[in-house]
Amino acid sequence: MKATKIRDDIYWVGAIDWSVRNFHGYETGRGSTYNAYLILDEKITLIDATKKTFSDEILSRISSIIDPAKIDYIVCNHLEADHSGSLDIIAQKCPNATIFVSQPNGLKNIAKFCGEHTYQGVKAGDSINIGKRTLKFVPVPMLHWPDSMVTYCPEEKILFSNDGFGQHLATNERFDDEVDYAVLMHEAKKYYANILMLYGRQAQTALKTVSTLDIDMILTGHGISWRKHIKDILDLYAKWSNFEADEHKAVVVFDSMWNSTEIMAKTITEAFQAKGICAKFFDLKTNHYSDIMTEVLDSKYIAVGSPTLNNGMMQNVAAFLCYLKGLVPKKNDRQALAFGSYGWGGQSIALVQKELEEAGLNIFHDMIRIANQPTQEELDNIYTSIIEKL
Ligand SMILES: Cc1cc2nc3c(=O)[nH]c(=O)nc-3n(C[C@H](O)[C@H](O)[C@H](O)COP(=O)(O)O)c2cc1C
Repeated sequence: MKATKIRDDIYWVGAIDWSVRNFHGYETGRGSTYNAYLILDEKITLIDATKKTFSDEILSRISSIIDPAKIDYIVCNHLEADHSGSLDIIAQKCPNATIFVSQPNGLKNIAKFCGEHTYQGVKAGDSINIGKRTLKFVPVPMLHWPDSMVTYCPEEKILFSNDGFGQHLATNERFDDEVDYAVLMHEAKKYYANILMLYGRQAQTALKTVSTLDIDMILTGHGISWRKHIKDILDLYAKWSNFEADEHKAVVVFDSMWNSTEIMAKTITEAFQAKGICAKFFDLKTNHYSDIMTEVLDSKYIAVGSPTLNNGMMQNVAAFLCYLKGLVPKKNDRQALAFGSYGWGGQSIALVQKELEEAGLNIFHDMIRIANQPTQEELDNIYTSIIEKL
């Protein structure tokens, strides 16, 4: 397999995972890539690696340019299996290479990935000279692990951003001006929503540092890299990390056994629409929660419905709320509503509301509970009552 030239003496040597559809619960409908970069300078440097199952692919791309044994330095921006899984196999090919990781968190864990090897911990402000180029290390803790850092090369004006600004998108193209802009931006948003949403404060700190750098290219750890739309993605990260909501967007999420909760969901959606709020309708039987989170990211309103099943809520709704609670920043101005149908006890609706409150969302309307199939009069009441509250 061949390397892709990025610039003179800088190559993409990563791997394309066309078939991956699940990334720790995040549904990756368009696959992904694990991006790694090789810089040919006085010190031959590899930046990041791939999942272990792609060890052959990265080694073969490196070998299309140089003998891997010639690698002097390896920069490991983040110790997660998708970027570092192949490190031990690569390190065996270049036993004299020094591996640079963040200090203290990268250094603490690197041996678990690579065993015995030469490691050097780096902190904020540290840099290494690799010949004509310098590599400066910028820690970005909790974006999205404690060890995460990015690496900046001032001579090339390149930021190696690892998980920041990435997307799960498998393509043979490497840059933002080579792919469909709408697809790219959708996947960038989905990635931010599902991986970084809860770390908005840390993202804002990182963005402040990044804004001081002169950048021509952002070479990401996943998917497409940025050279044309850098300002667009930086502006969007600024907005997303501030957890800014669009007052004209809502999501209505539910599961339903016999359609009663579904009919309520449709009525609630229509009430939003009547107030000029674009409401997206998500049946959890047919929509993955990682897609729903993409819409939650910038929606002011979220309505969640579940019928009562065995004294509780439906299992899909519980899974969604668990995911939502983990990702949504605890302090936020989002407005929420719980609803659902029941047969006798009707416990599910209060349980949904409790989860929404624990997620830090504000309840803008009393929970809506309907026994059995809703009548037209009950649906009309729901419609009118929601409109009054919006
Ligand atoms: C397997 C099963 C278990 C149920 N358990 C409860 C329950 O514990 N408490 C309750 O109030 N209703 C229970 N129900 C009744 C449903 O909540 C009720 O039929 C409701 O209207 C279904 O709403 P849906 O049409 O949105 O699925 C149960 C229904 C089924 C099929």
